[in-house]
Amino acid sequence: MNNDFVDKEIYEKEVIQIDPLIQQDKCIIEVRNVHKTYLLGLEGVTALRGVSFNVQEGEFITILGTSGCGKTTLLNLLGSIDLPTKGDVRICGQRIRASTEDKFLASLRLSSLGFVFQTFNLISSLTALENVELPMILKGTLNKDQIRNNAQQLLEQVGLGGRLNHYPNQLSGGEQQRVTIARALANNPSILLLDEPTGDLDTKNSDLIMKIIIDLNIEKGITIIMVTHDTNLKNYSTRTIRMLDGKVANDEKNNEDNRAKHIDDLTRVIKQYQDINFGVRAGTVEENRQNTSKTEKRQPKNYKVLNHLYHPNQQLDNKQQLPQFIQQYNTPIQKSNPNLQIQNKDSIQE
Ligand SMILES: Nc1ncnc2c1ncn2[C@@H]1O[C@H](COP(=O)(O)OP(=O)(O)OP(=O)(O)O)[C@@H](O)[C@H]1O
Repeated sequence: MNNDFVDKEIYEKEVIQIDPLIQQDKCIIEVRNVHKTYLLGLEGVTALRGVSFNVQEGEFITILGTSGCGKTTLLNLLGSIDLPTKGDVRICGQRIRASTEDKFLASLRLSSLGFVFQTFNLISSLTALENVELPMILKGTLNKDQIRNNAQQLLEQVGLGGRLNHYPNQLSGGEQQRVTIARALANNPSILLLDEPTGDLDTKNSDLIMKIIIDLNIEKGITIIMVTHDTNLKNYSTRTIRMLDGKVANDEKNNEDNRAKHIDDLTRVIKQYQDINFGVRAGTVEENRQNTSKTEKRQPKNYKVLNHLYHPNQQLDNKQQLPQFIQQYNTPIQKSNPNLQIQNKDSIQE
C-alpha cells in the first residue's frame, strides 16, 4: 500500500470487546453496537439500532430481511462506503469511524474489498477488459502488461474470454454481472460484498453467478457477505443473518450437509445448461418477468458509477477523464464526507 494513504489509525491498538468463543486471529470483520441514522430534512431516519457480530475469514454470510430493515446500510458500513453514526466497525484489523479520512477508506476498499451490486455499475465507455483493468490501474502497483494479463485471466475465469473487447451494452445482463465480479476480484480482495447480485437476472444467469461466488468462497477462501431477498440463496452460504428493524433478529450457522447438497444440485443444473448451449444467455424480458416469483421485487439503488472504489462524489463517466481522474486519485486531496455533516450523534434513537 502506498504510504501516503496509511492512516495513523492503523497503528492504534484500541481494545474492543471480542466474543470469547470466536478466534480473534481469524476475525476479518468486527461490528460492535453499530448505529446508523440518516438525516432526512430535519428528521433522523434510524436504519441500524445496535448491530453486533463478527465475521470469520472464509465465511459465506447471507443477510436476509424485509425491505427497509437496514441490509444495504449494513453492507455499506462493512464495505466502508459509509460510516457508522455510533459504534465500531473493524475491517481487516482497521478501525473505521466517523473521523477516518476518505483517502484511507478508498485505499482500503481498493486493496481489500470487492463490491458487486444489483445494478452492474460498469463504465459504459470502457470495454469489459478495460473495466476490469481499472481497479488495478488505480491501485498502481502493477505495470501495464501485468494489468492486461490479470484482467484477461479474470475474465476467462468467469467464462468471458470471448468477450474481452465488448462494451457493456454489447453484453447480456448475466455477462455484465460476470464482468463486475471479475472487476471486484482485480486486486485480490479478502472480502467480497454483494448486494442482490442476482436481483436483475433470470434463473439461469442467477445460477451461474451463484456458482462463481460459491467457487470463490470454497476454492479461493474469499470471505463472502451477500445481501439478498431470495431466501433460497441462503442454502449456498455457511451462515445466515436475519435483520429486522435495524437489528440482527437471528444469526445462525447453516447445516453443512444441506449446503453441500444444494451446491451439488446447482453444479448439475449448470452442467445441463452448458450441455444444451455453451455459455448462458441472458433471459428475454418475458422470461425475466416470469422468473420474478422467486425474488421479491426491489427498486434498484441509484449508485453512482463506481463510487464505491473512489472518493465520495467522484464521478468517472468516460474514457477521456481517466488520466485526469487517476492523477486526482493520486493527489492527496481531503474531501469532506457529506455523511459526517448530516449525522447528529445526539439524535440516535435507541
Ligand atoms: N441515504 C438515505 N437517507 C435517508 N434514509 C435512508 C438512506 N438510505 C437508507 N435510508 C433508510 O434507512 C432504512 C434502511 O434502508 P436500507 O436501504 O438499508 O434497507 P434494506 O433492508 O437494504 O432495504 P431494501 O431491501 O429495500 O433494499 C430505510 O428506512 C431507508 O428508507
